[in-house]
Amino acid sequence: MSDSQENLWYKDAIFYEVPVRSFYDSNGDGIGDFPGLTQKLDYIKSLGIDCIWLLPFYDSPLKDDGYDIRDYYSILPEYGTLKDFDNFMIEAHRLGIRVIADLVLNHVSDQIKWFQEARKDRTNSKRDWFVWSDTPDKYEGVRIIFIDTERSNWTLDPQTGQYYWHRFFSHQPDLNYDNPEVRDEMKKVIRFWLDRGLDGFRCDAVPYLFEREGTSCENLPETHEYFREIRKMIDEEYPGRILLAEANQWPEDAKKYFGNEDEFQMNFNFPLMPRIFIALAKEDAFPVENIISKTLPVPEKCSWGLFLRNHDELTLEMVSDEERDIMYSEYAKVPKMRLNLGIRRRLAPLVDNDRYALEFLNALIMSLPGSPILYYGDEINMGDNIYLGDRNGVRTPMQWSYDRNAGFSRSDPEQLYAPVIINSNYHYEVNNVESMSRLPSSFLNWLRKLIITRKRSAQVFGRGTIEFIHSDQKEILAFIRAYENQVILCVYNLSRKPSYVTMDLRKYSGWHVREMISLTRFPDIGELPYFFTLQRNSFFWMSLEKPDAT
Ligand SMILES: OC[C@H]1O[C@H](O[C@H]2O[C@H](CO)[C@@H](O)[C@H](O)[C@H]2O)[C@H](O)[C@@H](O)[C@@H]1O
Ligand SMILES: [Ca+2]
Repeated sequence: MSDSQENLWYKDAIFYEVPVRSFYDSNGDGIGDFPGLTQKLDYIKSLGIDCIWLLPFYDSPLKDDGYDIRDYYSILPEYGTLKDFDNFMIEAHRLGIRVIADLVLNHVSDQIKWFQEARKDRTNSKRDWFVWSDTPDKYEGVRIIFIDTERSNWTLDPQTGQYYWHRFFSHQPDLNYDNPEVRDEMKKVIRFWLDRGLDGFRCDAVPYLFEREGTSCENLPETHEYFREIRKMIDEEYPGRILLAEANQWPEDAKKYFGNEDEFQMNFNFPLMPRIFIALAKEDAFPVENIISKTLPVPEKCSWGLFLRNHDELTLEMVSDEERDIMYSEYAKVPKMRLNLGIRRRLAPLVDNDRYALEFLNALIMSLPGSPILYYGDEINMGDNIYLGDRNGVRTPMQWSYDRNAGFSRSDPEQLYAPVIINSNYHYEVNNVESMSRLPSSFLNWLRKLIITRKRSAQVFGRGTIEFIHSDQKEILAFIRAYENQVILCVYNLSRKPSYVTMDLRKYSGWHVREMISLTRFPDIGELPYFFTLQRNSFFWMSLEKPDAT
């Protein structure tokens, strides 16, 4: 493979999101760590993962689970040392697994020495690293993101009598990107970690870097310009490393972060994610088809990150009121399940642990255009704990076995950073890697099979075109993926009841049809409409093979 082809690795990759804290505790203190994660790399490899996304592991007071960074150049001591990190990187790369890490550019912890300096007095040399105002009226009308905890984007610093700007928690002051020293410091941070071998970054909260009066202070041209600078630096100094944007925005704004192939290579498909759940709730393919049309095309070397859940609440900021109502009434029947404008639940509980729905949803994100990103524990249908505060209920210890603490740690159960899941429907004694690996019919083994199947055709799914096939059945979502000489037909039944569909596939008349997971041969396509019956919430991936092709 040529260098430029190899540098497009992310387009064919499957990603796995991992918090070091939650994965495996190697020293029995109740907290996951880098040596623990290193020990579990074989498992990640066995899932078929190409790239790990690490949540923030930097020194932090952990008031926002590490998204409040106190020192960008060191590792939180509980997680290990820089040497442990280096060792983890070596082992991951030895297994052929790439690693990207969270990069929090927009804001810092109020405990970082930069802010401690800045708030000493108004003339301090670090003062201008942050955004200050004499009144809380500046940038009026800019939305508040953490609406359950914050009343304003400004907080008064009593010592210096000015307000500082923060888009998230009040303990997370925003950096001032109008200051060139800040822009340079963040480039230094990027180089520091890329020099240690990281394959790129998941860039947190990218829309918010710059502020301008009279705007929403989101997606400003200056913000795009800064990311173009960073991209240029990476392309020149670290070719093949990637930037993945977390830009939770409406489709037209989200798409802009790909730039002209000169900003982010990847971008989470936030517009798609809630609409998948809406389509499932309404038993209607339209929300998915409609949003896919709105988010495509993307530049050739770019890719959407396709996900169902992550470490945050399932955010509903960028949907209509009607769509949000559907989501709340279907998926958050109890008030405690809600947080800010979202739903703080894991994937399996969202769909009542329905195996059909779980297979359906995972297959869908593996077959739409982009690169799938799985959240740790969702492969074993982990439950959640809505009685833990903030988003902690979806961040509980990984469940490895039916031993004490789900095999996550040898500590006393009381010492764990969070309790393991013992709800009877999701108990770790059943939902754990060891038990589910041993059971041939488990969801975990099914997912492994699906991933193997996807990897056999990674380029079609990751890079291919998509063409929707319409039918009279609103519950049927069908599309053709094609890349070079490979053609795949995907058919999904969104209904909770069995359904059927007939399709005009005359364009492929004479072609063979093979179900891709079992390799079962179906009748060849002819001149008559092609007919499928589908079980409730089920799907087919069909390889369409030209008769004379090898
Ligand atoms: O560092 C602050 C937060 O940054 C990310 O936040 C994103 O998640 C929010 C929901 O929790 C979402 O509403 C917002 O648009 C995003 O930028 C990060 O993923 C969070 O964990 C973190 O608290
Ligand atoms: Ca530990």
